[in-house]
Amino acid sequence: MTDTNEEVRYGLAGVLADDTAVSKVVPETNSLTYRGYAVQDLATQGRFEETAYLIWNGELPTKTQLEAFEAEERAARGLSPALRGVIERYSAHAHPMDTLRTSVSFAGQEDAEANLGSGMSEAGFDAEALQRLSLRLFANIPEMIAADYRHREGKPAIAPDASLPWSENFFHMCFGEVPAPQVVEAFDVSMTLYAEHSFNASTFTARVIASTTSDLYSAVTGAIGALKGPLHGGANEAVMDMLKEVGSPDRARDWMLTALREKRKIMGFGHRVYRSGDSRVPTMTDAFKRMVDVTDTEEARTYWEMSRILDDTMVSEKGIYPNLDFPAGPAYYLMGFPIPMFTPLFVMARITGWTAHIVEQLGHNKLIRPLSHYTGSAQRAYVPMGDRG
Ligand SMILES: CC(=O)SCCNC(=O)CCNC(=O)[C@H](O)C(C)(C)COP(=O)(O)OP(=O)(O)OC[C@H]1O[C@@H](n2cnc3c(N)ncnc32)[C@H](O)[C@@H]1OP(=O)(O)O
Ligand SMILES: O=C([O-])CC(=O)C(=O)O
Repeated sequence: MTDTNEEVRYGLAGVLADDTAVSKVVPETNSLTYRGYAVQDLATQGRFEETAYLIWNGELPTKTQLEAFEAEERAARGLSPALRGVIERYSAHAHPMDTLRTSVSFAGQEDAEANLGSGMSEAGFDAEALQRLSLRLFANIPEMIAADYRHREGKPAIAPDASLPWSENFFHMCFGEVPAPQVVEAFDVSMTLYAEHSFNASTFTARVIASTTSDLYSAVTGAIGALKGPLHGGANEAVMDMLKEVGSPDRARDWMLTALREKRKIMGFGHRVYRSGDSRVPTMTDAFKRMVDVTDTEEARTYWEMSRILDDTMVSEKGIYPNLDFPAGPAYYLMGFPIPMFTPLFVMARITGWTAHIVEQLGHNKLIRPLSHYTGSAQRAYVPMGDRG
């Protein structure tokens, strides 16, 4: 049967598509765990590198394991001269998610091991090879984003610094300096919170591509395309655009009431799985508040106050709660990143979750191919060209 008359679950809402041991979202208790650990504990008590190790290996690293992992990540940094040249030729009007998608795809065709671990290689599934590819992307996506940012700014790229940890190195490659520890810490918190979220649209995209036993770079390139949309990762940019449109705290409540009356989608609110609040929001809101305090400007306080009023109004009027993108957008703005760069920052973190899911998918693969409910014309006779009116 290619088509079915069974009930269609639009958007696959509520459909259980596969098993996973990577993370667990429990909407009833607003909880999220990575490999069994509460995301709030990981975000506030450890560095993002520990979370990356955990997501990929299933266990928290010992001190020695973490040191070895960090050394491997630092050794894997550095784009090829060819890719650096490609980034310098990107068009100035391209969205940074489009250029990042291209950079990842370009890196894939350069990587001699790109097809290892997939159905394209004779050896077939190879978790270790997939892990090497994942680490390469984790180590190099930050430079792809930073070099593209500097190119847009008309500034020369800054090479990675192997003496710096992952987040610090990213700031260094973007701005030529490492900001105050509180800023790096808030960024690191956002990375852990963004790292993984079960079968969200971009992860599911990666799994669909992997399920054909295609290669890891193809799956990640597709996932970047899925994350870009404002209903998913692109919402963190849209939230900041919204705050700018609102303009001031005294306009915030009326702005929201008008937008709701006009049936506008309010960016940074709502979630397919969480119905009474996103588990990650309180931790990210604290990080946003710390950014407001560190920045200590009138503008920063304005964004904070507006966000409080928009949140209260949306919850009281519609009972719809903010999602992670709501506090993350303005926090990134206060860190000095331009708005179109926010979703690429999400990619920097989510590369860990995506690749863990690709390995999991390929490890017990079943081609993902659902059915559809056909609503087109009934079968009819072919009409030769000369007989068509
Ligand atoms: C990291 C992430 O990817 S988190 C998600 C980021 N995306 C956003 O912030 C974009 C804004 N939010 C949305 O568009 C949605 O809430 C989604 C796409 C996230 C979830 O969508 P769904 O699960 O399909 O919920 P759906 O769109 O059916 O919403 C149910 C009801 O709530 C309303 N609703 C949900 N979210 C919003 C919103 N942000 N603004 C206004 N109304 C909303 C819908 O209009 C709908 O109302 P109706 O029943 O009267 O038609
Ligand atoms: O789970 C989802 O649908 C979206 C989300 O919050 C994420 O990917 O972090």
